[in-house]
Amino acid sequence: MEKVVRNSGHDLEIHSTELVKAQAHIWNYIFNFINSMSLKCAVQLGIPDAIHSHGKPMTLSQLISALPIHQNKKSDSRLIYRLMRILVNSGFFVLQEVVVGETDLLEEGYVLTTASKLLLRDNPLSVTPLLLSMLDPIMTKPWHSLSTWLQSDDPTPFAATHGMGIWDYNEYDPRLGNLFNEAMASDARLVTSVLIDKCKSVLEGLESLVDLAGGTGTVAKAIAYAFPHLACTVFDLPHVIADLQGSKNLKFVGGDMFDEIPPADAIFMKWILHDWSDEDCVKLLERCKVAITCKGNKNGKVILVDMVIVEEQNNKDIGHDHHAHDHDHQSYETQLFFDMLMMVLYPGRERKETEWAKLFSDAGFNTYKITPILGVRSLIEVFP
Ligand SMILES: C[S@@+](CC[C@H](N)C(=O)[O-])C[C@H]1O[C@@H](n2cnc3c(N)ncnc32)[C@H](O)[C@@H]1O
Ligand SMILES: O=c1cc(-c2ccc(O)cc2)oc2c(O)c(O)ccc12
Repeated sequence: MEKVVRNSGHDLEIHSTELVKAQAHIWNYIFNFINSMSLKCAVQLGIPDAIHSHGKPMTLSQLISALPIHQNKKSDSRLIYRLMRILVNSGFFVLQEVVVGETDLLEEGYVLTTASKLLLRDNPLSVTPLLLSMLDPIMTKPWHSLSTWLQSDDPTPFAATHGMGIWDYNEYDPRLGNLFNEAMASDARLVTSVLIDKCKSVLEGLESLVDLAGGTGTVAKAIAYAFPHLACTVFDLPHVIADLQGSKNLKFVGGDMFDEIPPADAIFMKWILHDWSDEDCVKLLERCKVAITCKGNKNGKVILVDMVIVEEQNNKDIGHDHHAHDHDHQSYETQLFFDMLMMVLYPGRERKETEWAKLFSDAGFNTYKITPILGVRSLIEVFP
C-alpha cells in the first residue's frame, strides 16, 4: 500500500513513489553539468587519446600511469576509477576483458566508443574544440545572467556579460576565436563529406558559388576540390580570412555581409541565419536574391544548412517504434539546446518550417525545398 504525502500548505496529494521520482528528476537536471564537466576533465587530461594510443583495452592502472596527474592522485586509484565510471555510464567508454601481461588472467580495460573517437585530438571531425570553447568559463558565464537579461534591454546575455558581441569577442580573445574557428571547421568537414557524397546534384551545373560567412573556408575548399570548374568565394569578416590562401578556383574576400554580397549562381550559408533575428535574416536574404539574380541569371539559388525544428507531437505520429521515438526525442532536445544557445550568444533562434517559409516569402523568394540529410540539420534550397 502506497503512502500519500499530504502537503497542508498547498492543496497537493502526491504518492510517495511519484514524489521520490520527481525529486530524482530534479536532481538529474540540477547535476547535469557534472556530465559535461567530467567529460571536459577527461578531454583535458587526454584520456581518449591515451586509450587510443594504447591500441587495446586499457586497464585502470595502465590508464593512471599514462595520465599527466599528480603522484598523490595516482596513488588513490579510485579517483580516476570514479571519473571513468560516470563516463562509462554516459556512453563515452566501454569496459572489455583483456589479457594483461604474461599471465592468462583476464582484466577489464577501457575502450573508446564512437562518441569518444570524435574527441580524439587528431580526428579531422574532432568535437574537442567545440567542447573546450563551450565549456570555457567565458561561455558558461552568460548562462548565469539569462534571467536578469530577460529583465533588461541588453541585446544578448553574452553581450550583457562581456560588454561586446561574440564576433568582436572572438577578435579580442584569439584563444577563444581560434577554438571557435576550429569548432566550425571540424563541423564543416563533417557536413561537407555528407553534402558531396549525398547531395552532389545540388551543386551540379553551377558556375559560381559564394560561401557567405564561410569562416576559414573548410566547406568551400572541399567544394572547390570536388568541382574544379566551379568558381568558389569564401566571404567573411576581414580578420577571419586575413591570412588565408586561395587556389585556382577558390578565393577569400573580406567584408561585412550586411553591406555587400558578391554575385554568384549560388549563395551558400551554413549555420548563419540561425545566428540572426528575423529582421536581419530578411535583409540578408533580400541581398542574396539580388546577388543570385543580378546578371539576369534565372537559375540562381540560395543553399542553406540549418535546423528545421520538428516538434515532438509530430514526432510521436511517426510510429510506435520505441528506438525511433527515443532518437526523435534526443534530436528534438538537441534542437532545443541549440535554440537556447542562439538566445544566449546571439540575437538568433532555431526555426520551424512555417517560420522559414515566412522569411523566404518576406524576402521575395518563390519556392524552397528542404532535404533533411544532416541529422538534426537540413539542406534547404531557396529559389527566387
Ligand atoms: C557560426 S559561424 C559559421 C561559419 C561557417 N559558415 C561554418 O558553418 O563553418 C558564423 C560566421 O559568420 C561570420 N560573420 C559574422 N558576422 C559577419 C558579417 N557581418 N559579415 C560576414 N561574416 C560574418 C563569422 O566570422 C563566422 O565565421
Ligand atoms: O556550437 C556552436 C558554438 C558557437 C560558439 C563557440 C565558441 C565561441 O567562442 C562562440 C560561439 O557558436 C555557434 C554558432 O555561431 C552557430 O551558428 C552554431 C553553433 C555554434
